[in-house]
Amino acid sequence: MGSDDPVNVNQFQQLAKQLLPKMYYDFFAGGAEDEHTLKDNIKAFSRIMILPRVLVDVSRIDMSTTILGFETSSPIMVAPTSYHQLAHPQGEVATARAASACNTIMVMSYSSTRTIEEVASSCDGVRFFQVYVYKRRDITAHLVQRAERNGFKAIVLTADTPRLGRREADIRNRMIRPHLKNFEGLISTKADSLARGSNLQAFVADTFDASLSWKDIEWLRSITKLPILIKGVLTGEDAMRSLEAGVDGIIVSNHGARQLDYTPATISVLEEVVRAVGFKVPVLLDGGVRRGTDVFKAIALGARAVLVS
Ligand SMILES: Cc1cc2nc3c(=O)[nH]c(=O)nc-3n(C[C@H](O)[C@H](O)[C@H](O)COP(=O)(O)O)c2cc1C
Ligand SMILES: CCCCC(=O)C(=O)O
Repeated sequence: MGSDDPVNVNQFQQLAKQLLPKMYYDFFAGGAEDEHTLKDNIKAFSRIMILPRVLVDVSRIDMSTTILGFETSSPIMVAPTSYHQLAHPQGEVATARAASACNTIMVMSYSSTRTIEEVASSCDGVRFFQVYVYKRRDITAHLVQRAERNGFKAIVLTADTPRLGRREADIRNRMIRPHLKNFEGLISTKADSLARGSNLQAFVADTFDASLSWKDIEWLRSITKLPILIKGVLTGEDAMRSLEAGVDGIIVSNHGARQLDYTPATISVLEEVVRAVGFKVPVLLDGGVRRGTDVFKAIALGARAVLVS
């Protein structure tokens, strides 16, 4: 290993900043508005201390666990993130191979740059499919069913994005979204720069169904047999509502602080959600997980696993 090789996730982020065009780096790294929650997701972890017990035999460590009955080598899954080809030509196929090599679960984004079929055929591995609901429900149903046919094992419904968060870096950079091959022939995938603002934001306003509500979990269940997880829960109330709706898992998430700024740091609300759920379904968490100690803290506070972006 050379002395410049990264030894932690933060150093990978610095390398990305050096290598990527500013428009893309800012898209990947940025949050909504003041980016208060973006910082707090990380700070909240740093406020939690660990009290170790000594003289415990740690010569054999087994971090494996099961999530919805699927075995993974550790409680660390890959969070759904859009547009991987903006960072690397192989895009989500490379991510899928990495997740498979680590024997963990990848959640593939609805806004992936490689297709469901390309990812499914690239390697073995347990994969879940994340879903945004479009106004054109037929398109969303088509994608969910393609994922099911291609061996994806669960649906992750992202509940915190009826509209896109106000990401000021993207507005300033006049962010241009990439071409999404999954939607070829289904919607216009041409993406032009706008005279002002983020074309991603304009696209979401045109395409995403802002009327998304609890009853749509039933709709989702009517189009797929796969288990459904809900992503974006931050309160005990919504956790209980999720159970009533019959979900198979809950992901405590504020979308990496990219949606509503001034939501609480995810690790600070985990216990409340876990208490409301009472281990009836697995509770997962993402947001600010950058180190093994963060994973440990989330597990200790009741998460079954974490997702990293
Ligand atoms: C570049 C980027 C793209 C994302 N795209 C999606 C997406 O398509 N669907 C989704 O549900 N969440 C998306 N997220 C949110 C992540 O799944 C996850 O909730 C969040 O990144 C966790 O916080 P962290 O970035 O601090 O790890 C995205 C996050 C990032 C950073
Ligand atoms: C239209 C895709 C939105 C992607 C996303 O969820 C994110 O950038 O956070």
